[in-house]
Amino acid sequence: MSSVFGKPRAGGGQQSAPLEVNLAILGRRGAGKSEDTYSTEETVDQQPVHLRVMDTADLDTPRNCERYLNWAHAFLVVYSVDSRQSFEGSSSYLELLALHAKETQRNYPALLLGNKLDMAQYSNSRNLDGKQQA
Ligand SMILES: Nc1nc2c(ncn2[C@@H]2O[C@H](COP(=O)(O)OP(=O)(O)OP(=O)(O)O)[C@@H](O)[C@H]2O)c(=O)[nH]1
Repeated sequence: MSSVFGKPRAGGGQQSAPLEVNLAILGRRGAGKSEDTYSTEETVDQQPVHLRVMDTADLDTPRNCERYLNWAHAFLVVYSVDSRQSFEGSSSYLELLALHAKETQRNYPALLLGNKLDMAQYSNSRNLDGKQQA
């Protein structure tokens, strides 16, 4: 038995069928989580991987989390670099993932990603709705 992202998969040695990897994208609304591709075939370390992506639709805080916590093998927490509100909102997702790891006794890969790099010059100055902060 070998494993990918901490969850066991059947078989070992040469793999012909792709690994199945589920990735949940978390973060406050407006961070830029949505992507056009939700399922893709990739090759990682000469191993075919079938990657499924779930774009979660929480508003400002984690909600109804069980559906993605139980589904995902890995997590991407996204914030928008031009919004302090968005960055600070990431902490509730990171805390949720830390709690999940503690409860399940597993360490799932989790990455904090700053999006909208093209907006970095406006850092700290906007709310997620695009309005200037006081
Ligand atoms: N400038 C800039 N805008 C971006 C970028 N990525 C996404 N956006 C814009 O940010 C806005 C929000 O993007 P979404 O992908 O809808 O954000 P979301 O986090 O999925 O938000 P919800 O769907 O409300 O959960 C949209 O207008 C996007 O076009 C980026 O890299 N740069």
